[in-house]
Amino acid sequence: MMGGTFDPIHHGHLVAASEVADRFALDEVIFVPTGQPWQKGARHVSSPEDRYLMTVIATASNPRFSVSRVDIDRHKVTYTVDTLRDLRAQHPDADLYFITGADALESILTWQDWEELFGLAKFVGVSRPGYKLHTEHLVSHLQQLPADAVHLIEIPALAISSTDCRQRAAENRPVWYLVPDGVVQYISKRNLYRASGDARSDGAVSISEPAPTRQASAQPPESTTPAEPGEH
Ligand SMILES: Nc1ncnc2c1ncn2[C@@H]1O[C@H](COP(=O)(O)OP(=O)(O)OP(=O)(O)O)[C@@H](O)[C@H]1O
Ligand SMILES: O=C(O)c1ccc[n+]([C@@H]2O[C@H](COP(=O)([O-])O)[C@@H](O)[C@H]2O)c1
Repeated sequence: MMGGTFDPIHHGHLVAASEVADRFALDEVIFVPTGQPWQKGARHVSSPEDRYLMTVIATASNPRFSVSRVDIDRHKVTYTVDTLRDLRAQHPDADLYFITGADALESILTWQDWEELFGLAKFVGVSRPGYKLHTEHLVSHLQQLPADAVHLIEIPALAISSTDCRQRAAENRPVWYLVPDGVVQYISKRNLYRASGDARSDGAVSISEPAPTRQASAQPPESTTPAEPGEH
């Protein structure tokens, strides 16, 4: 499984999931959008339903990818220990792997009940541009765990972050090819990441990101061809 805020989901997430599925011969990767992430600082997070739908859109074409609502439907602050317990209950016979990027892995020792996590699933930490996979602090802690509790693997480097995608959408710069086409269209349709957006009627609150300079930039729904990169 791969947990994330996915605001929005991007190709860095999808490549990480695909690579880990291949390396560990996983039958399935379940993407689990967070309900209420507690370590995302004070920034605005889009509504769980928007993040869930973008995750569904991004993963729909892959028969081995699916999306779980366990964290969203819990209606509480999201802790991975709860995610793993819920998924363990739903898949009692499965070997669970939790996929996480190097940045999230760096902070894993601050997660709720972190000592319990490694008994509930194996963890796979993937490389991410700008973050060290083997920090001294982490490695010294991980050494105390069973040998196969955490695997650290290098994956193709994609310097994409949701933060940059949001910033781009807010400034009417392109997110084409950083996120799947359907997600580009969804961001535009729902007017996400824009201070003056109308997508705020669902519990999401105001944002502290730059105000938009122009209107949304995706192709109209009837178009089948994404615009050229230079246009958006
Ligand atoms: N480009 C990437 N390469 C590898 N792993 C990634 C990449 N982007 C995100 N991840 C990992 O995916 C998981 C979910 O990430 P998240 O939804 O927070 O995306 P993000 O791009 O880090 O978001 P934000 O910029 O809003 O903090 C985390 O474990 C994170 O480390
Ligand atoms: O369990 C925790 O305390 C905890 C704290 C921070 C992040 N996580 C999980 O780490 C995953 C990536 O989180 P994020 O916030 O980087 O998108 C996601 O599944 C979160 O639920 C979990």
